[in-house]
Amino acid sequence: MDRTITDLYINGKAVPASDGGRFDVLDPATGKVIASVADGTVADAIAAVDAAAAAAAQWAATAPRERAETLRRAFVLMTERAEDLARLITLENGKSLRDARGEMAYAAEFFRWYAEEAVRSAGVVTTAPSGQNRILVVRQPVGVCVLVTPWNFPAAMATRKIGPALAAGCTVVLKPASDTPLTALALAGLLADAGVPAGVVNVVPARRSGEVVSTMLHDPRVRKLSFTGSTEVGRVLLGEAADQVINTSMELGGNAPFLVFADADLDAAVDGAMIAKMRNAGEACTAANRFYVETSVAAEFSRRLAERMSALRLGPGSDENTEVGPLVNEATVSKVDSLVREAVAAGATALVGGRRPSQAGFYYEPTVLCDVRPGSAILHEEIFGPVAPIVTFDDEREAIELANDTEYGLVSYVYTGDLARGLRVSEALEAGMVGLNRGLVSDPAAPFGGVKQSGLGREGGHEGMLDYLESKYIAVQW
Ligand SMILES: O=CCCCC(=O)O
Repeated sequence: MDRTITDLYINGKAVPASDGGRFDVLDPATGKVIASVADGTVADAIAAVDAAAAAAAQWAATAPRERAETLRRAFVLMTERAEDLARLITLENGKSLRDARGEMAYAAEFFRWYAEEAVRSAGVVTTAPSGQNRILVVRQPVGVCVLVTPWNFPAAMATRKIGPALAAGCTVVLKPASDTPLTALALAGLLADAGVPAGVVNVVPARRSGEVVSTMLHDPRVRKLSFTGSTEVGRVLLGEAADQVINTSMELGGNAPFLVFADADLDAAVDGAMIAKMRNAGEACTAANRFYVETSVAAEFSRRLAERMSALRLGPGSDENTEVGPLVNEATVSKVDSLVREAVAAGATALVGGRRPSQAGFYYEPTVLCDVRPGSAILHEEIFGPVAPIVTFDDEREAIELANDTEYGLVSYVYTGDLARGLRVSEALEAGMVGLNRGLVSDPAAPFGGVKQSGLGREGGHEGMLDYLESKYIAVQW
């Protein structure tokens, strides 16, 4: 990339904030300022909605094949620019280049998948049961969408929303996390290069995100909110969206259990645990948050996991040898640290890690805790860091009870050598997604989302585009 774009992106142009305000973005590896970004205001949010609303009719009327080909070009450009974009992600988010490259492949794939889906928004024609008329159902774009994305996957969470929105014929205003606005702004430029018309994609980074998003959700031209972030913020946004009865897709917090039965292949379970826990250094809503291991194999599983965790190389994300980068900011690393301290004070033992290293930056050592006490906050709150707490169980019923003992229901992981048990347990788990003998569920071709307080709606797969389409029923007499 020639330069880091530091302005807002509205109606196809980089523009400063209406009041000239800017905010700093920090390098998580050093805590130093790396960029100064235009700080979007309420007036900017309205200007972005103006642009999205003005572009809406024409984009909705663009032939599906043309929308598909535009997304396909975006996929090709993302693939060509993947290395530069991965470095930008590492710069602002801190994650290792390996994780950033993995994210880029994942992120680009949403454009390819939705390029393929754009031409498949089929409706329904059927005869009414009375035989008197036909029932015709057509799919139409929801309209202007507000997309609010988190800092942990600055590219993939944007493409997971922009891809289906554009495929469906919607226009969007994206509000990226203020820790990581640079990747989103770079994506806006890339989409313009791919041929996305002005106004179809607008990006408004803002420190005062509450006011900015609230303004958009109270603008009658906005018809959808798609949010990825914490359940706490999601509840507030759901309340705001309720004022105008806006369509919502909410991908909220998780507290993923990782179950290991005694009949599991332990090597595979440890491999899966490393992915489920350490992808993105644990900064993922899908991260395994609690490990429940059948008592007879718990010591061996813990020993092997601790061995693998202690071998991980912690360092600046930009170093090619780094396997675990710093966490995104001071608040995140201090929360991880206090959850670990509290668990240890209550009786848990750190088999490895358990502290912040002395170097500058937001680092936390890969950590395995055993003998974690049942009431510990670390088993109930999202850790969002490289810490694996282990608890034992004695039978299948207890494992399911422990796993479901949470208000969250995003993803669960199960390792067993018995397929019948695996399917039985998968069905009993209160989760929108299950990794059965697999530590990674995220896939652009699959419906991603949670039950309970982990969210509403699905992103990815065929269902992901339906979230951006309204079904219109036409009763036809002939
Ligand atoms: O934190 C949650 C973002 C989604 C992660 C994923 O898609 O795997």
